[in-house]
Amino acid sequence: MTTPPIQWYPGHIAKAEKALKEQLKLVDVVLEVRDVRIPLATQHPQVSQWTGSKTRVLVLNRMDMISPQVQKLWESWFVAQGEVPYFTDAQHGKGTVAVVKAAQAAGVEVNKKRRDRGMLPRPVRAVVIGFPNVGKSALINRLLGRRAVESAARPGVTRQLRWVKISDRIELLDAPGVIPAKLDDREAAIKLAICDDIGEASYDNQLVAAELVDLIGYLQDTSGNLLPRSILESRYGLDATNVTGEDYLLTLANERYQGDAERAARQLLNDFRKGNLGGIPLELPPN
Ligand SMILES: Nc1nc2c(ncn2[C@@H]2O[C@H](COP(=O)(O)OP(=O)(O)OP(=O)(O)O)[C@@H](O)[C@H]2O)c(=O)[nH]1
Repeated sequence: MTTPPIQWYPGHIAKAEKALKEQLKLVDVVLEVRDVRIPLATQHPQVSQWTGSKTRVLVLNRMDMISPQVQKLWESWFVAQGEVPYFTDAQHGKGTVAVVKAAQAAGVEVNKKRRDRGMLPRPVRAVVIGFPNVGKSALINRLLGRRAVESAARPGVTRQLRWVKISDRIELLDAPGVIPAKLDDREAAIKLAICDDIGEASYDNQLVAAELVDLIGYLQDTSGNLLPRSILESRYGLDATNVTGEDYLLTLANERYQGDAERAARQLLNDFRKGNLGGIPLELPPN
């Protein structure tokens, strides 16, 4: 039996799920953030069950890390699935106004129901959730901007949760809800590790970097052509055609890092994560 590529520290999943479910109980609207380089691998199969009938706003973050063509493909695909995706670059504050508007629109419905029950209107309550490192905190900071005002603390079950006002119409939980990664799907787990969207899990850098090289060979660009491995050649000066990811990593280690495969792996992963290899999506919409 092969060792699983990614391992969680014991107890992590149950703890993260419990905290997330407590946060979800308190809100009307859920802003679910995914990494646009891997919108499917950063989807948790149970999120829709956990959010129930609450409004979910789907945010695909890191739009600066894919091309506009790929963004269009994803947009059409999600719309065909009946979902409206909101693309953001939380690092630079792009696309966030539309996210606020979508959350506010949900508030109209919430207050209509309250009025029907003879209750006074109140600001809609929202929480930002998503896998580790997808940009939840950056999004929260962007949503708050300079208008951040602390409002009343309401007790959560395990700790005091603070609410901050985005506008007169929306309050946001100041702590994002972390979705524990599903790791039973090996391919998704590898992509999460490549993008560093994996939180406290441990993984083998060399295995993950070798998979990245292989993946770059398999991926198709928007016109159906394979993504050229020349992306790697232009970065490292080493021909990547007709070699396995593992062999490429070893060659890179020998040529550049005195045979240190761990350093070569870290370099490759860092370059991908920083966008030094260009805007490479690791997933495209399924046909
Ligand atoms: N290029 C780019 N970087 C981003 C974007 N959003 C966030 N980042 C960066 O990604 C890293 C992680 O962002 P965070 O906002 O801390 O992510 P998080 O989901 O809150 O992470 P956890 O606290 O680990 O769950 C930070 O270095 C951010 O600056 C984006 O849209 N584009």
